[in-house]
Amino acid sequence: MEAGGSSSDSASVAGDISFNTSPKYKVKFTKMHGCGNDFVVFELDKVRQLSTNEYVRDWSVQQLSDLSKALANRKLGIGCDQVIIVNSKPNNTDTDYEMLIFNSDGEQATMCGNGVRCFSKYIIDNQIQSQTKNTSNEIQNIETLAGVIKTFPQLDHPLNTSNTTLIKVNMGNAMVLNTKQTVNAIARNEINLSTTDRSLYVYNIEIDHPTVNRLECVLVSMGNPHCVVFIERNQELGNISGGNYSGARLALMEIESIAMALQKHPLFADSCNVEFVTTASGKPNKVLSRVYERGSGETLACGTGACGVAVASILQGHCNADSEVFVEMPGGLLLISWKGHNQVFKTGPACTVFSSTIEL
Ligand SMILES: N[C@@H](CCC[C@H](N)C(=O)O)C(=O)O
Repeated sequence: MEAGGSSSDSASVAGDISFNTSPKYKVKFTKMHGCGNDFVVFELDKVRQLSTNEYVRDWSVQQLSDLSKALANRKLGIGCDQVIIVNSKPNNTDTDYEMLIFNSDGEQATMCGNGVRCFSKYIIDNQIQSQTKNTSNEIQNIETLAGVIKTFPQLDHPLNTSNTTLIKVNMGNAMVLNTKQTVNAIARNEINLSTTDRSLYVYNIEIDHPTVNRLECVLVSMGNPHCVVFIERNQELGNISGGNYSGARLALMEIESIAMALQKHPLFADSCNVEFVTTASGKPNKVLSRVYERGSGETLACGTGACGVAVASILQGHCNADSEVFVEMPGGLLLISWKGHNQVFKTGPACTVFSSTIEL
């Protein structure tokens, strides 16, 4: 069936992949999640073409996008926020593995913080041998479109269970957009936290929205773009007081329309992920956040987003760089460490839900 076509006994929502009739591929997959941000994980060289029963060897990005969109469909496929594809034969021979990421809308993403922890666990659990290097389980070098990410599985951690492994990740440098730069000139800037002028990082963004006209935002890239909105700093989002009330207000807020308006702003040529944050958690160095992701909508957590939130919270003086920042999202907690001039480290769980095979 052609893309976009439909008939009474099948539905095509992902390019040339039709549901219910004429499956093309047999995919062995594992359903995983990191703090409730859920993934379908499969190996690039383990998908069979049903017409020949051979493994598919040459994938185009469009084919992977179509397949990912079909797998991610929560009604007709398996359902997930992102599809993570494991390639154990990366072109870059300095790395061990390549991770490909597709959002549920089929768009390829550059980086996924929760996904890379699940990737790391998948490699260990399935004993996937890198074709380029002799790797240990202590450190994995994973190539992404945002650069090489290093993961450090905490295999002996007391919090691990049969399905859950704690993984620490070097997420690389944060890039923070300051108001004196143009978006195109965004650089991997080293920030001296003792002399930083907080206002340098605050963008006043006008949006096309029925009740909210302007938002103060901090723009951070973790290899993908994040727009961080502190709700107490934006009176247009409603009257916010401190303490528990802010957590409840964040939980109840309608974020979709505001996030979508921000995503359409010309500042974000490739859209963005939007994080809404309250700093009034009542606990030191802990913030609460909800995220509306590019290409997937609201998710229970976002790993790169948690890094962006922690960096923005430190830069705005809401958190302290001397110790870890706790970012609590509806699906769980991530621990983020950033010293201003250093790379961002993130620690959190990777969980396996089940493994199976699907034809579609
Ligand atoms: N959930 C992810 C981010 C996935 C990609 C994102 N939606 C984008 O398009 O940049 C995470 O945990 O970081």
